[in-house]
This record gives sequence, structure tokens and C-alpha cells, in this order.
Amino acid sequence: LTRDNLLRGDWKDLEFKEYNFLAKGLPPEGGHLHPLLKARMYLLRTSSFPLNAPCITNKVSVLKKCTKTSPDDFSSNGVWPVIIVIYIYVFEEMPTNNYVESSFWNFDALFQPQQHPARDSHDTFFLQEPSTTKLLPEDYVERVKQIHESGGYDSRGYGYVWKREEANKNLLRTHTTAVSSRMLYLLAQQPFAPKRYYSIDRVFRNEAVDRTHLAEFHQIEGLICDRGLSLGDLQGVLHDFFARLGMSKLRFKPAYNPYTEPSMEIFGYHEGFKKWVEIGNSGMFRPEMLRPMGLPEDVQVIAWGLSLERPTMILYGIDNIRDLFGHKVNL
Ligand SMILES: COC[C@@H]1[C@H](c2ccc(C#Cc3ccccc3)cc2)[C@@H]2CN(C(=O)Nc3ccc(OC4CC4)cc3)C[C@@H](O)[C@@H](O)CN12
Repeated sequence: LTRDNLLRGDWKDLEFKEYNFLAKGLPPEGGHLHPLLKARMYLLRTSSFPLNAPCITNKVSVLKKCTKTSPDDFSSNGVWPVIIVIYIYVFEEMPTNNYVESSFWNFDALFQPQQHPARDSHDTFFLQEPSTTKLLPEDYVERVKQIHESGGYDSRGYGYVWKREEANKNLLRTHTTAVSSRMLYLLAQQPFAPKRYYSIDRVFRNEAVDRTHLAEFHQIEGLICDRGLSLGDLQGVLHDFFARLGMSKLRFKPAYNPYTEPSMEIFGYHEGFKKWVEIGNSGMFRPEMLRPMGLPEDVQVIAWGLSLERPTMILYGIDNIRDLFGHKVNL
């Protein structure tokens, strides 16, 4: 049909096929879910952070049974044991939508001393504009200054002169633990109730980059805040968490973090590589971090972290992190 035919209306004598509104379009060639997004959704879908796995227990260390057995495994004739505390094992996502953080929440609130090497500009990206923050809870800042300088709550502190201008410096957060400290402080401002938080978001380190390290990565962090938690609870939760990622053989190695004591590096036996791989770090937040916030004496916080890139690279067989993340895209 030429343009003239159409204008003359010749098309009126033609027979047209019914339009099939249900016909599927051609599959789009372009577009693909990013491997990091798929790994992130895999992590949540396999409920490594069980968003609401009903669990009737008073200790997270019993969790392992809760998620793997039915009620009649717990006791004879299917009657549930007397339960002291009933709570739903729910992880809430922390608000991590601020890449810019103050040194106060990123370091000082975590009892990380101001002369610690990680606070140096060789390891941390400090901001020029706006270079400082002023909005901090002054009464809490005073308690943090106190615990760094002269201790308290059975701690000796560090015995150095703590400087407010150091805490005011803005930076790109070096870990999502900065958000965890904010959340725990907020939790301490109201009557205590057990909480479980998680976060998965970008963090920034001013470090040498190589095939497996960029100046930024996605940290995954989980924390559980409850009365009377112990290292056994932490190990129980880590077994449950990593079992959902296919790692059921774990080893724990004593480690050091300024904000956790004890701390443990986590190793998992990778059946594919037939070797142990480091799969994360963990610990119990120190009293020097929790008490100045105002959390009750018998409340403990167990926490752990890993990256999103490492498991993604392993799960997708990617050996150069630039193929996964960063400003250059290797097509
Ligand atoms: C500067 O680099 C830090 C990063 C990143 C990391 C390390 C520690 C934390 C933490 C923490 C923490 C500790 C206490 C309290 C709160 C948070 C978070 C991320 C990974 C942590 N790591 C890491 O992710 N390794 C990993 C994780 C999962 C995995 O899954 C298998 C396929 C199934 C495989 C590997 C360990 C190493 O890769 C390490 O060399 C690199 N680490």
C-alpha cells in the first residue's frame, strides 16, 4: 500500500487479521539483572535474614532447631515446652541511605580511638565540603568523651585527650556498623525490647585497589540485641545464617575489632574449592560502646559482617571485581 493508496482509502477493500492482544512481544535483547542484585535477593529469599520465621524460644541459639524442625520434635506428645519469652525472629532493615557519616558515629561511638590508624586519611575518605557535622546528641557525646578519656562501667578507657573537632569530621562511612551504632543508640532511648537488625549497603575504604578489592564494596551486617546473649548464641546464629548460603562447616578464629570483644573471624569449608575460605567477621559489641548509649547492663549485642561482592564472585565465578562493580564496565 503506498501513501497515495492509503490517502485514497483503498485499504477499505482489504481483509485484516484480528489483532491478537495476547501476543507476546519479542524478548528484549538488552537488559539483565545485576549479579549483585541477584545475590542480594538470593540472600533475602533464602531468608538468611529470616524476615519473619515464627520461632518460639527465649534464646536465638535454639533458633537452629526452630527453623529445621516441626513442633512435635520439641517435646513428647507435641506439647510445646513452657516458653519464657515468645518473639518472632524478625530482622528489620536498617536505614543505610546516608553514605556521608560523621567520624563520631563511624568511629567514636564504636569506642574506636581517635589515633587509630583506620581513622587516617590513607584508609578513610574525609569530606572537604561539608567537612564537619554539628548535630550530635550532646549528652551522649559527653559520655563517649568520658569513656575514651577515663573509662567507666568497669572500663579503664584509653587515657588520651578526646577532641570534639576530630569526632565532627565528615567522611564516607567505612562500614555499615556506623548505622548499627545509630540504631542501637535510638533503641536505648526507649524501654528495652529485643531487636534484630540487618543492612546491606555500600561502604568506602581509601585502600589500594586490586583484582578483588575496590575502594568501595557492599557490606552485609546482622545484629541481634537481647538480654543475656552469649558467644554461643552468636555461633548458633552464624551456623544458621551461613548454612542458608550453603556453608555448613564453620570454624571460628579469635580476632580483634575495636568495637567487639570477643571477636571472631569466620571460616567456612567450601565444598567446591575443597578448602576453608574466610567468610566474614563477628563479635559481641563492647560495654564501652553499649553502656554510654544507655542500654541496660544485662543487654548484649551479637553482630557479624561479610561483603556482598565476595560471595557473588564465588557464586558466579567472577574473578575480577571490576566485572562486577565500579565505574568501568567490561562488556
Ligand atoms: C576490607 O575488606 C573487608 C571485607 C569484607 C568484610 C569484612 C568484615 C566485615 C565485618 C564486620 C563486623 C564485625 C563485627 C561486628 C559487626 C560487623 C564486613 C565485611 C569481607 C569479608 N569476607 C567475605 O565476605 N568473604 C566471603 C563471604 C561469603 C562467602 O560466601 C560463600 C560463597 C558462599 C564467601 C566469602 C572475608 C574476606 O573476603 C575478606 O578478605 C574481605 N572482607
